[in-house]
Formats: sequence, C-alpha cells, structure tokens
Amino acid sequence: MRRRAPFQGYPGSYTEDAAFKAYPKCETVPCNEFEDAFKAVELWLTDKAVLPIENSSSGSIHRNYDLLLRHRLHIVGEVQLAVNFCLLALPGVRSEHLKRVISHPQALSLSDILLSKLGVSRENVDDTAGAAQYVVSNGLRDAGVVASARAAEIYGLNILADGIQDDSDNITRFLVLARDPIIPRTNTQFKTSIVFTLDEGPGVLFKALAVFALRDINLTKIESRPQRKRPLRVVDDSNTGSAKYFDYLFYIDFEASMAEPRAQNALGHLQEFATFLRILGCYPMDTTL
Ligand SMILES: O=C(O)C(=O)C[C@]1(C(=O)O)C=C[C@@H](O)C=C1
Repeated sequence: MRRRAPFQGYPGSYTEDAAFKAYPKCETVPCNEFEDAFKAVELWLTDKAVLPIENSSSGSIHRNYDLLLRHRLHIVGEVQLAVNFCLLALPGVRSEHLKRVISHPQALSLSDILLSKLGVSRENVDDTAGAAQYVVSNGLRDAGVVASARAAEIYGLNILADGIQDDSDNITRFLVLARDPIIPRTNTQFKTSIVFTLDEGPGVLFKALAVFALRDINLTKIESRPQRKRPLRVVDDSNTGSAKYFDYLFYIDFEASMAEPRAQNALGHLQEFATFLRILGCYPMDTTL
C-alpha cells in the first residue's frame, strides 16, 4: 500500500513538496487546517503527517508547537526545504497589470522587496497553492500569486518572476509525525525533540541547559511557549509579597539519539528537577538541502 501523508493546503504547496522529499512515492492528502493533519493520523486515515515548524527568515510556526503538545503523535522525521517563491499570474497578464498579490502571509512578507516595488496590495490566504487555485477558478486578471513553480504547472499559471524571496537562503523545516515512535539508532545522525516545564527560580533554565552542555550535546533549537492551562504562577515571597510570573513550556531539539547513554543520562538528569518532561520524538536529521 502507498504511504498516505496529509498536509495543510492545496496540491502544489511547499508542504506537499516536503512530503514528496520525505516519501517520493507517497499519496498526499490535502487538508484545511494543521490540526486536521494531526487528526487524520490519529484516526488511522493516513500514516504520516507533514507540517512546517520553522522558517529561516520568519522563525517558528507557533501553532504547530502548541499542537505537538495537545496531540500524542511522535516526530519520526524532519525535512529541510529551500523555498523558492515565484510570482505567478494568468497567461497574458504582465506584472504591470497587477493590482494585488494573493498568497500565504509568510510568502508575502518574505517577498516584500519585489511586492513593494510593484506597489500592489497584499491579500492573505491559507496557503500559496490555494491562492493559485483561487486566481484561476475566478479568472482574476488583476491578481498575482506568490507560489511555487510546481503550483504554476498544476494550475496553468505563468511565471512572471522566479526566486523573488528577499533572502536567497529561505529554508523551511518541516516535521513528519506518526502514531508510533521509531526505534532510535546510532548509525546515522539523530536529533531528539523534547518539551518540559520548570519551577520558578534563579538559574533554573541555566541548570536545564547545563544537563546537555555537561555531556557535550549540541542544542539546535530552543523555543518557549505560554502554558495555556496555567499562564500565570503566583509565588509568595516574604520580602516582596506575592509576585505573578508568566509560566512557560520549553521546547528543545538536541543533536543526539536516545540510543546513546549521554542522551539518556541528560534526560534522567533533567527529570530530577523538571516539573514535566515529554519526548516528542527521536529521528534522523535532514542534512540535505
Ligand atoms: O503555503 C504553502 O505552500 C505552505 O506549504 C505553507 C508554508 C508555511 O506555513 O510556512 C510553508 C512554506 C512557505 O514558507 C510558506 C508557507
């Protein structure tokens, strides 16, 4: 059976490109929301979900960090993709005819230099390929689209400009999620993703990061998100009275496999003082672009 992988968006989106990079022969399943991709795997409708998690220019996709915690799927892979934005329009339309450009907000903001030069207004939609589909199905001759060359081919649009991103190195990292974790190995470079919480107090985050530094484990990412169920912590202090602090979840990616004793020891150490700790996944690093 062909592997089925859901992704948020229309066929021709960058997330679908990422799914094909991970599983070249997979059958991709488009869905409307990020959360639908999680649910499709949980309900056994598909095997894997592919979701963007961060971009080299615009940073983290916070919604997917929150969904990783809310759902119980495991990270089984990552995909790094060089995202090349193109300006597309209906055949016969030239860039001077455009009054507006439609795309995913990230694609619009990362192509700011060209769009400002064109003096067009910008309209946000949920994904780049969805914008291409919208322009074609409504025959919009005053609207351009920021999307991929593959989207141009799928929907029959012309490429007016290629590589329009402000930063030529525009890379998005995607995660592959599954119902079951993979067995960590040591024969290839593995990465582990965790999420944890800490008590309030001076140096607690320093102590948490030291469990990795002490074992020579390289961290590749740290992200903090509010704890939505417990956003504030009230601490009574005999000198200052009661103080209110924001409460955070910390997400960390580190370069080691859970099959290595140094990774097991680091997490054993962290567990001694973390108030909550979950391993989100241990998976082979994508070192290609
Ligand atoms: O709209 C798309 O084509 C997507 O795959 C989504 C998405 C994102 O959510 O970050 C992925 C990569 C691009 O940087 C822009 C948009």
